[in-house]
Amino acid sequence: MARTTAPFPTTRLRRNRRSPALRALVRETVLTVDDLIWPVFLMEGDNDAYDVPSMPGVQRLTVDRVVTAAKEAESLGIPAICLFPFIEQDVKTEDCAGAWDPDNLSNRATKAIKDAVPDIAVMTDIALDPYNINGHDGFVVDGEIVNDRTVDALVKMALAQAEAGADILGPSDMMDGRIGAMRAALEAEGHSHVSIMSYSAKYASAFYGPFRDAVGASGALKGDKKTYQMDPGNAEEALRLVERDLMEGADMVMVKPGMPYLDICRAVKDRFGVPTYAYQVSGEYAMLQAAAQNGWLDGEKVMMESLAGFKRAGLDGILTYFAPEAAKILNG
Ligand SMILES: NCc1[nH]cc(CCC(=O)O)c1CC(=O)O
Repeated sequence: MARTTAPFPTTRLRRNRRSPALRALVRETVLTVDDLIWPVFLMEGDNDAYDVPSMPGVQRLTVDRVVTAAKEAESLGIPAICLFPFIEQDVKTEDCAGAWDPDNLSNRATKAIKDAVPDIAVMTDIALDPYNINGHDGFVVDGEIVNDRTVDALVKMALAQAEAGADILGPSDMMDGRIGAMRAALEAEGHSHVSIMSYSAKYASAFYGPFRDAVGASGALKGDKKTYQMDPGNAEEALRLVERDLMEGADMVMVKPGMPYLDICRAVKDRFGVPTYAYQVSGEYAMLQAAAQNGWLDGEKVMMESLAGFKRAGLDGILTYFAPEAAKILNG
């Protein structure tokens, strides 16, 4: 693109910033409710909710309450809701069998939402960590997180979620080969219409701390996830992972976390031009909320500015715990 900026004072770039009307005319990117995916936490029980202490404003919800939340999301125009189950420590196992149980909490919530609010898209999470006594996304054998056996289990999990009615499957496990294995199984089992949004470039990040509290994985996790999640120093590798997942059948790709990795978001979108999303993760949410609660930042303004940043970076959408609050503001 040729840049034609004449010297001062012929060009005064402030001219276009002079009024709200002029700023609106020249704005390059805008956030809309269509860009929002709302992650929610599930728990067992009836008509109950539990405040997640490290995520002010976020609650774990029982299935009936999540149906109400989905109705609210739909009425706000939010296109998708993403489910994460909280599993009690004493029902976690080493074989993670709960993960592919057709009647597990996540699958029951998917069915209930699709029955009551069929038009909202339901996204699910594929990884073993909520069910794993070791807190890892894969099976642990002799201290190692094994890949191929984990992929077999993730495929079973994917099929159970597709059967329950999930619209978008979100593999967040970072095992190798899982997208191709899931895509083949979905095709073979009559779920060819189900989308996969791969957590392709998922970094081994300290920003996931509050999420692990929310799903009850903090106490369970032994060690860290560095042998499968990405090293924060790497960018080229992110592009290789995205390319690999697209070749294996991912319909959409994700970068995670969001704000510290906007360079990766931009690079992925520029290189591949496919539907690309970021996850503004629990720690990003927690730090903005904590500063707002202390009166150190204007919570509403930093929320909207942080979300606008994802659009400017080229993204098609954002998974954010702010979704309902942001939607209310966007809807005026
Ligand atoms: N597979 C688990 C998973 N899926 C989404 C998140 C993090 C989301 C957040 O922090 O908001 C994590 C945590 C992790 O990898 O430990």
